[in-house]
Amino acid sequence: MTNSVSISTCDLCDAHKGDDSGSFRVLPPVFQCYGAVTAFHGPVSTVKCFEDNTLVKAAVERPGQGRVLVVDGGASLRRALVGGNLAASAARNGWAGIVVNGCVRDMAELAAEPLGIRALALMPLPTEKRGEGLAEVAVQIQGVWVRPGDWLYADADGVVVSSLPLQA
Ligand SMILES: O=C([O-])CC(=O)C(=O)O
Repeated sequence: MTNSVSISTCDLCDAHKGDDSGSFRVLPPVFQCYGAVTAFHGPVSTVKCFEDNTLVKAAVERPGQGRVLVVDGGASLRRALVGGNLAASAARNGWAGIVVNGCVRDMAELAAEPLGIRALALMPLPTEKRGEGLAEVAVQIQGVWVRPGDWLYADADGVVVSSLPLQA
C-alpha cells in the first residue's frame, strides 16, 4: 500500500520547530532513497538486528497495513539487510516503507518496487540468517529514539518521527 496523501517534512518542521517535548524528532540527513516511492508515511514497526535479517524477512512477510518498518542494523556497512526479495514482499504485503539504519542491495530491483526505501548505503554482501534480533522494541536510529507506534514521515527532504500522527 502506498500513501496517496503526501505530507511535506519541511511543512511539518515549520509547524514543529519549537517543539522541545521530544514528541517531534528529525533523523540526521544520512539516508539515501532507493525505492520507487519517495514520499511515504505510516505508523512504525521496528526490528533491531546486527548483520542478520531473519526478523526483517519475517516482518515483511506479514501484512504491513500501511506501516513503516524501521530496521536498526547498528549502522553496519558490512551486510545488506534488505534486497529485492524482501522489498518485493514488503510491497506485496502492504508496507508503506522501510527505513534501514544499515545497508541494502539489489539497487535496480529496489528502484522498481512501489515502496519507500531509505538506507545508509548499498552493499552487495547478504547477511547470515541465524535467527537473531529483536522485534517491536525501541531503537536508536543515528542517535534518535524511534518506538513502535510512532509515526514516520519521509519525503525527498528528509525523515521525521512523531509520537502522534501529524496533519499535512
Ligand atoms: O534475502 C536477503 O538476505 C536479502 C536479499 O538479498 C533480498 O531480499 O533479496
